[in-house]
Amino acid sequence: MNDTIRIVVVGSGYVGLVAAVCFAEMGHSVVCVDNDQQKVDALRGGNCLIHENYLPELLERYRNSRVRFTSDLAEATREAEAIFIAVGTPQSGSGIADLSYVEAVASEIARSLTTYTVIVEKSTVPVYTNEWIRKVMERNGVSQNLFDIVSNPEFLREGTAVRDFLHPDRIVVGTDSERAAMVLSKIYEPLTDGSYYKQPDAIDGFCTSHKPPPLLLTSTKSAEIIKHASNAFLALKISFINAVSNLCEAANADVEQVAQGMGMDSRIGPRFLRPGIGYGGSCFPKDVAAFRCVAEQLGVDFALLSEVETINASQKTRFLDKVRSALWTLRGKKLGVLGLAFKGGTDDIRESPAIELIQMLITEGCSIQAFDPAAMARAEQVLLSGPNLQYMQDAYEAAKDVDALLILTDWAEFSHLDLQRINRLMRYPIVVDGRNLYDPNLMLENGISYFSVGRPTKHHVQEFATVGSH
Ligand SMILES: NC(=O)C1=CN([C@@H]2O[C@H](COP(=O)(O)OP(=O)(O)OC[C@H]3O[C@@H](n4cnc5c(N)ncnc54)[C@H](O)[C@@H]3O)[C@@H](O)[C@H]2O)C=CC1
Ligand SMILES: O=C(O)[C@H]1O[C@H](OP(=O)(O)OP(=O)(O)OC[C@H]2O[C@@H](n3ccc(=O)[nH]c3=O)[C@H](O)[C@@H]2O)[C@H](O)[C@@H](O)[C@@H]1O
Repeated sequence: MNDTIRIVVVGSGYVGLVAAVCFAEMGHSVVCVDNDQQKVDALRGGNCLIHENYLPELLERYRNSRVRFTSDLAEATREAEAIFIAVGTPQSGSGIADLSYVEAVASEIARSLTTYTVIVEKSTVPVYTNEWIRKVMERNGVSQNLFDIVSNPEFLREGTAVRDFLHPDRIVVGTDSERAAMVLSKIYEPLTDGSYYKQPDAIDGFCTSHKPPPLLLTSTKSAEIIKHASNAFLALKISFINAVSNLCEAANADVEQVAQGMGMDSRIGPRFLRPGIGYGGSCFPKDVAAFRCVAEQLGVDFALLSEVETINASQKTRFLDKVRSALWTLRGKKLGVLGLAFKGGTDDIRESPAIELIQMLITEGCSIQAFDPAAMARAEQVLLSGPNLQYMQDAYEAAKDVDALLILTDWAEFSHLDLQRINRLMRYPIVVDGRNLYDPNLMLENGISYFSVGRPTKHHVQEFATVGSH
């Protein structure tokens, strides 16, 4: 039987909420704190507010037992053995991470600490943040032996967040204190000793061959850098394959074959080599920018990161050019758009390339019929519906009477549409796919002129000639 630790998680956004219910699932007693009272009320009522597999079930299982929601951080702090700070660290104008939310939480913790507590950075923060938190504690008169600071970065992905949290590739614990390392080891023990996976109702625990994740102990600063470097490296991989896809287009080669061939090398690996319209989301863009700023501040030339950002931005304009060249001109065109979320499986539209492209297309004079399986409610708060933008009930309604259909998010359900039906519904059977969800030959067989990313153009040349007579 593993020890139960009293944990406080500050922030009930994607990471905070997932961490809270997963810690409960691991047997701990959790208080989840948010200063947004509406969120706290919704969570208490069992409404988890975000689209995430397993989250509703876990929230329902624990919200009246092992997880409590409150807006009172001071009261929660007094009971805690470990406090995980999981508030936002957004990008400020210059690219630097805005740490004001972290600072506000640290100050509030400092005013309430009465017994030894481990303060854990779960938010993604720049190197040296641990030292700033320590300074906040000291300035508020907190004795050094009342706290330790740990960096325990989170590597979950939206859409698979619960599974990622409970089945991580590794758990990184960065601290310069043995006592704090011991507390973190106890917290993660159900995963690292494999006992969680043997429970009959464990999430994806059926896989008996599952190897428990290693816990990597590092210095605090190394752990802070591990998180930024990991996200930047993944973004680099995406920008790299996007640059290769441009080269493939120029050479009339197939980037899917190239990525497959590269990915078979175990040193490269197949993941994060999907070309498209550029990475988005609340993390890669801001974390690459923040890491670039960290390098600048430390006097290190890391121009590679700027290049990753440049390629990413140009991938969207290249896609816009692709739509333009498929349609000749854009003004007055009616376009169907499949996907608003920054990737499939989530309702998150933060820094979504799909949203940016829709804005660009509306500026160019297009009108849009958009559909997303989960992100429409959030999108409507940013892009108001009006004469240039309508939200539709499903993919087929979005395709009705349009000059072209654009695929902007890699939702699984967009990859097996009834193509005959789509063809009949559209004014012109043109699909511009920013996610390479289809085999070009299948589109050809269904009479659709198909444009995708980094693949040979022979598949649409013949069809294009017949478009006008459709
Ligand atoms: N979203 C993701 O997939 C991942 C995010 N991260 C990192 O985790 C951190 C949090 O990200 P998200 O969960 O996406 O952010 P979020 O914006 O969804 O949630 C942050 C929450 O903190 C609350 N909050 C802000 N100030 C507070 C305060 N003083 N007291 C109590 N609550 C407060 C907000 O009301 C909000 O509910 C960021 O640093 C992010 O880079 C890391 C891994 C994955
Ligand atoms: O720090 C974070 O917040 C998280 O950021 C990413 O997770 P997430 O943003 O949820 O989503 P990803 O699956 O990484 O996708 C990010 C973006 O890259 C795009 N992408 C991803 C993979 C790929 O091969 N090609 C590609 O264009 C996606 O469409 C999406 O726009 C990382 O994968 C997580 O490990 C990390 O914890």
